[in-house]
Amino acid sequence: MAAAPSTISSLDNIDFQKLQNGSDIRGVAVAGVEGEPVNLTEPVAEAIGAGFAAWLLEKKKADGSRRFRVSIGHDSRISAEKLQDAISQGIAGAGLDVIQYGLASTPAMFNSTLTEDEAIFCPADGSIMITASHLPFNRNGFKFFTNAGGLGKADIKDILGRAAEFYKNLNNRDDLINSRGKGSATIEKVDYMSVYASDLVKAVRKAAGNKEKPLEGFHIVVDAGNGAGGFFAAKVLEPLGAITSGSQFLEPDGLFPNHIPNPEDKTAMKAITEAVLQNKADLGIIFDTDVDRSAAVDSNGREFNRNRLIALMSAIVLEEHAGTTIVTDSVTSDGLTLFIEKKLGGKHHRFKRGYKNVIDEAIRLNSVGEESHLAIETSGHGALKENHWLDDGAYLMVKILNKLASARASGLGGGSQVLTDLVDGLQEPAVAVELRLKINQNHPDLQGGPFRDYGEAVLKHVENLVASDPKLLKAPVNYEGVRVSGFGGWFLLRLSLHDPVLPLNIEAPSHDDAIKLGLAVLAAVKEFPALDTSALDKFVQDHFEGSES
Ligand SMILES: O=P(O)(O)OC[C@H]1O[C@H](O)[C@H](O)[C@@H](O)[C@@H]1O
Repeated sequence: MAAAPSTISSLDNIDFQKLQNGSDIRGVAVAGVEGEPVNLTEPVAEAIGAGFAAWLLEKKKADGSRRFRVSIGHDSRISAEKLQDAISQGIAGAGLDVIQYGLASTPAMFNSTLTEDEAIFCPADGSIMITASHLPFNRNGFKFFTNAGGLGKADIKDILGRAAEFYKNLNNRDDLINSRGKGSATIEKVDYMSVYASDLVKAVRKAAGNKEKPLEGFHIVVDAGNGAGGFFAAKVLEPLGAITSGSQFLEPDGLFPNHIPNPEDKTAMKAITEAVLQNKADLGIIFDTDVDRSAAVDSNGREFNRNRLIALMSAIVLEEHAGTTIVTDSVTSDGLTLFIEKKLGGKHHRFKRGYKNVIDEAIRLNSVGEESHLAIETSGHGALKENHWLDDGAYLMVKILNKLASARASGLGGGSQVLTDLVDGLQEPAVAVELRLKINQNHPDLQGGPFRDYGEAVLKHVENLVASDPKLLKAPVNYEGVRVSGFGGWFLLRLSLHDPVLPLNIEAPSHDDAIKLGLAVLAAVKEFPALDTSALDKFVQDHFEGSES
């Protein structure tokens, strides 16, 4: 495939390190949104491709038997194809073969580094997913994989450093064009999603004792939010015998005209819940844009997301592996711990926020002799040991489908009742909120220092004040921020993984108790003028106004 030189725009000055977002790369790829200049141009993507190729060649020593190959896929964003072509050029320019999958899911990309099938050029030595998850339409980004899993922060920094060098050496458009087409690397196209989907189908059939259509008679609606998850209805559920009528927003549309594809979004959850109820379906399934996150809804419209999804997955995994440790993110509820430890007989290891953090922690626990089979976040990210610790929203749903199928096989009716029964006994708080308190980075109180230092100082101060308040109790074991019990509930104040923000989670048995916790935080942070507490002020205020009326 020849490059199209006309796609090259001028080489703007770009701060490559600013494109790092934890273990991903993210930027603005589409012009037109005020205050959001484009920094993910095609030359930048090409440079990142070259950076990844150089990183891969150095880290994964080639054995000389064949050229390295990199698979590339994307979600439904409108900038996807031009970025796919540009990053492909960067990789092919470095002499590596490229296999383009087109519309794909993030877990499928990782999977392509594990699949063994030369006919479709697998396994890939490296893989790239072009996505910005649930972010607005003008953003885009890259996630990278090898067969060892997703790349971490240090690797991304390294790749961006190499990309910046490559970019700097391109003095003009001609250099960029001349850098292309060297060597005999190829760019091929493969329909890998069909392979990945058929693996999911096989997994359900196998769990159902090799039954061809173990979901026959079930009505399951899918909401893909116009992201990349639409394949799940036609390529997974229907071959397994399920009826999928009433499924919605399956066609890819990078402007996301219906709702944000994000199981954490209330409007999105309302959309799938209504679809289940209107269609009298047994189950609803919803994915985020790139299908590494998911949630479900039972036939009564009860959501399996956040703590309820973790409870359900824990129940399924603990039936298979009694006593195992469930690793979760930090914002999980006290009720979830009780459920996992008292009802299910497992161990709850509440770790940090961030899907890569929980997965890496579960892998670490296994390496030091503590058995863990599930790492899962309230955000809907989840990975199982049996599935190579692949962070895969579709595979989480496969585990749920297995449960439905086996209930049917053993003669139990009642649609999704078997799932609802599994989370019976999970205590849920009357109030659960997340308020995001921004740190104003230009405020003189930061004295020009980094916002992280300021955030850490706030957390230390809150921790000290809590120690002197008899009504509050600091969590004895905690890995992130300050988690405090009091008034029958708890709060967690921590630094965001990415933003100059201190997210505050509060859960309590009543509004009054939640307000008491909120007021305790407000009192503790009042000496930090660069912290914007307006979200918390409003939460407290709304309550007082509500109780006056
Ligand atoms: O720290 P926060 O700003 O709340 O963001 C935390 C979240 O960031 C991203 O969305 C990651 O994909 C999640 O795994 C993580 O939980």
